[in-house]
Formats: sequence, C-alpha cells, structure tokens
Amino acid sequence: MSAATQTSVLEASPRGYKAREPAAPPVRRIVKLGGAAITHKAQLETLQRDVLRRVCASLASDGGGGTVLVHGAGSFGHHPASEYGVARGPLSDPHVRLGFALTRSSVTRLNGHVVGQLVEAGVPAVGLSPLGHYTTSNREVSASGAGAVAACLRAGLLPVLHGDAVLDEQLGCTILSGDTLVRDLAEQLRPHFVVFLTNVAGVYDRPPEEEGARLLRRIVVRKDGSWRVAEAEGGCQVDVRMTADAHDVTGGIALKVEEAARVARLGVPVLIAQAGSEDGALACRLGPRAAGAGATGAAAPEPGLGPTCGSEGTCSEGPAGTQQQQQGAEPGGGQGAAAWRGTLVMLEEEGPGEEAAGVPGAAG
Ligand SMILES: Nc1ncnc2c1ncn2[C@@H]1O[C@H](COP(=O)(O)OP(=O)(O)OP(=O)(O)O)[C@@H](O)[C@H]1O
Ligand SMILES: C=C(C)CCOP(=O)(O)O
Repeated sequence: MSAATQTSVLEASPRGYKAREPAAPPVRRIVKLGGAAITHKAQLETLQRDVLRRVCASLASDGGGGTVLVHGAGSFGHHPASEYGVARGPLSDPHVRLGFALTRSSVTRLNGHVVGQLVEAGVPAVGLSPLGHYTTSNREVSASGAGAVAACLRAGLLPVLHGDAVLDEQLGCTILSGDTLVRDLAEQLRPHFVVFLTNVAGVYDRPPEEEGARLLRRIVVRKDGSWRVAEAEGGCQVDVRMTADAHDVTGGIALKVEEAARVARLGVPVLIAQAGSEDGALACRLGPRAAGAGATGAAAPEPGLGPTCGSEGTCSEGPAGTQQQQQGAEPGGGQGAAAWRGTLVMLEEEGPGEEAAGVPGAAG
C-alpha cells in the first residue's frame, strides 16, 4: 500500500464517500543548490566539500521541515551529457544510451554526497531521482514527479532531487535541469519562497568575473512573464549579458533567470544568492524578508535597502532570458546600507496604471 493510500481521507460526494488524495503538505521553501557552487565545474567530479558542508549545516540548523532540495550537476553530469549528446537523444543510438547511463551514474554519485552530508548533519534526507518520476516532451515537463515529492514531505522526509537524464516522448531522452525541476515543483507545490544558491552573489549585468560587473538587486516580473531590473548596484542603467560554460548542457544562468521569472510570476518570491555565504543562509532561513521585502516579496523594501528605480521608465526591461536594453539611469540606486546581498525576483505589484496600460498575457 502506498503512502498516499495509507493517508488518504474520505470525502463526501453526491454518491456517498470516496477516497481522495491527501492535500500536499505546506511547503515552506524549495532550495536549488547549484552545481557550480558544490563542485569545481572545470574539474571532473570534484566536490567543493566546504561549501556543501556549510549549506547542509545551515539547512539543518534552521530546521529542514517543509523543505525540498534540488541540486544541479556541476562537474558531475554536464561533461558526459555534453560529450555523448544526451540532451538531443535518441536512445536508439548506442552511443547516446551509454552517455545517458554515464550521466546518471555521475549525477547520482553527487546526489549520494549531498544526501550523505545532510544525513550526517541530522536531517532525514532522501535522494529522489527524476528518472522514473518525470517525463518530458521535447524538453518540456509532460509528467511531473511532484506527487512523489509530496509523499516524502508527508512522511516527514526531506526529498533531495537533482538535474537528471530523463526519458523524452519526442527525443527519446534529454537533460532535465534542476532549475526547471524547481519551477515545476513550485507550480505544483506552491512553496512560500524559492532560493537558488550558486557560486556567485546573484545575477549581474555581465559575467561577474568581468571588470565593473554590477549586482542586480531586484528584478520584477510582469504578469506576461517579461521582467525588468528594478534595482541594481550603481544604478538601474543596465544592459544584462549572461554566458554559460562550453560544456554546460542546460543554459547556465540564463535558464536560471528564466525559470526564476516563471516562479515569481506565480506570486512565489525567488532569491538568488551565494551558496555557503551568510547571504545564502539568510535567504534560506528568511525568504524575501532577508532582502527587506514582505513575506510575499511584494511589499516595499525596508529602510536601508537603498533607493530603488522609479516607475517612470527608468529601469531596464525586456523579456526574460534576452538581452536587456538600457533606458535611463538612477545614480546611486541600491547603494544603501543593505545587509543582504543577492538578487530578489518578485512579481510586480499591480497598480492602476499597469491595468490601464493593459499588460498582455496575464496568467497565474
Ligand atoms: N550575468 C551573469 N550573472 C551571474 N552569473 C553569470 C552571468 N553570466 C555568466 N554567469 C556565470 O553563471 C554561473 C552560474 O550559473 P550556473 O548555471 O553555472 O550555476 P549553477 O546553477 O550553480 O550550476 P549547475 O547548472 O551546474 O547547477 C556563474 O559561475 C557565473 O560566472
Ligand atoms: C547534466 C545534468 C545531468 C543535469 C543538469 O542539471 P543542472 O546542473 O541543474 O542544469
């Protein structure tokens, strides 16, 4: 008998009583632990143990209840996936089939490390692979594994999923990124907030190793899914450029921003911060309140967060995942005494002006 059947409840219906699936338990947070943070991306299957240890200790110390953890692949998975063309399929090709197995073998090894570290810290964590629970169709999720995740949560366990090689109805197989998993789980489970932890402080206006890179402090997402930079270090005049490593098969930071925008569009605030740092730990513990926003992410920033960009066209804007165009400057934006450093992605508050402007494609 499955956990879902054991805990099912009886519900009145016009024809008597029937069993129904128990409601999904309240989910406090979904945390994505980036592969770039817990591995050395350029060195095959090499862990950043100190970062992994710090993140697990911090999750353990603020209570793992109502938490779903998803991790990326880093140097466990991206290399074989790229070498064997696993994202394109087909599985009828023996070369791709071997790559599929090698990719899974690698990423499940990393999952073992993450779960092992959490269990050592006293968290009842269990590894849950997307293969077998998730299916895609042309890389889009067609069958969600959220039910299995909810069953683990109901049982008091902390499910630990990972980006994976999965079966695809059109391509035979593909790679399902941890970032996309997070978005699907947010759609299905509606957590209070989502955190993406990675190896840099958040989303910058250009690759952060480039001179003069400026952290985007707040991105607001419109109901049509497009987004704009509402607050950035050094002002809002930004032209956002994102790059990914050559062997990255899932799109790097650009996919993360795209999926973060899709989560925020649901009304679920998203924080992007550095794994292993105090900012990352605060994001996981407090959600949007770490960034000085209200619990929904929609309230005005608290004093100390610094000036924000005005609503009269001074902020960069454009559809998620595309290059942003500069529209004006607000010198000093984001230079306040903010304690928290990271990127908050949240749904734009609907004002009378926006309604009048007729934001297209309003969706939930
Ligand atoms: N504009 C940008 N802002 C922030 N990071 C950027 C930008 N452009 C490129 N990057 C790079 O993106 C990387 C983070 O994205 P990536 O997808 O590799 O992270 P991850 O989710 O931690 O890893 P994985 O995909 O393996 O789980 C950083 O190492 C950073 O150097
Ligand atoms: C390469 C594999 C197996 C998964 C990729 O997941 P991501 O690192 O979260 O994008």
